[in-house]
Amino acid sequence: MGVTPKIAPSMLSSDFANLASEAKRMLDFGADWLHMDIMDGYVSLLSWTSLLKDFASLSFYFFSTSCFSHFHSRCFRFYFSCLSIQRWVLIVFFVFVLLTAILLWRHATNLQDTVLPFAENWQELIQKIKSKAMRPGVALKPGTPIEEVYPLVYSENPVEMVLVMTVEPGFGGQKFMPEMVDKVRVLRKKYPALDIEVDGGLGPSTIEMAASAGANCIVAGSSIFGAAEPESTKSSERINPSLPSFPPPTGAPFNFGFSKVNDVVPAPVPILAFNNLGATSIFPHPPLEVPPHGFTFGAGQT
Ligand SMILES: O=C(CO)[C@H](O)[C@H](O)COP(=O)(O)O
Repeated sequence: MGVTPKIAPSMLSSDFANLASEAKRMLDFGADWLHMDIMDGYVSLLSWTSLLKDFASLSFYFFSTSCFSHFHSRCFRFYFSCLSIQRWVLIVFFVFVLLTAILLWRHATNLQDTVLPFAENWQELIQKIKSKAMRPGVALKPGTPIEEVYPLVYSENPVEMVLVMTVEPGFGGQKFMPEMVDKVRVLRKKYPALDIEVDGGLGPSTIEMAASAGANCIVAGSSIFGAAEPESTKSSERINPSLPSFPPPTGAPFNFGFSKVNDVVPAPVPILAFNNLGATSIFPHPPLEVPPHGFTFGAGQT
């Protein structure tokens, strides 16, 4: 079955020092959504976030996303890879008021006892997400059988999207797991109208495989952000893998006044050679007008 997938660049692979301009660049390129991972290091593979656990997710990545709040909120999808997502629902709601986000959480069968509390009250959780004008979804880790998601899709209060992880969650740049495509195929056959997303290792050589199996949402990190000229993310231009290229970004990207190595238009403030004797301060200031004083160094007797 041919589907035209939506593309969601994974901001995990973006330049964190320029999150706002990276997000704008992707939206300008025609991205349908922006994919935001919030990881607590329990559900995902051990990665740098696991070292700082919840605090890293909360303090760094999550709040840095507040710089996106001037974009249209409908483009955001938050992807929680955390044990307890209940507590995040309200936070997302208040940080992005009137947001139409999709909340996804990863289904972690390998954590047994610790995950059980939230696995048991998933209906309540779906209700809570919907009551905050957001759309709930669920993600399957590679080791989770597809059958486990059926009760969540076929229920009175169903999830609205299933994300099939095509790598072990944790970090970008991993190799696509082709065996996960079967999950997509089975799911699409069973639920023709369901939003089915794939995430991990997606790029020009793998998108077609996932899309032809029935995935209609593609998350891609390194293949988009790592490209010299990110490929088109416009749905209408994405029917087959021979994707047209975008022109390079025009104009100066947002920055704090400093050029980046590949900037087409240099930023107004040149990068200074700080290790040169003659280097001046990066903070321009008028010459100090301090009259000369005489100083006596050392302790004197009084
Ligand atoms: O969920 C993720 C990591 O857990 C990322 O969104 C995903 O890996 C995308 O990165 P890439 O396209 O580079 O594989």
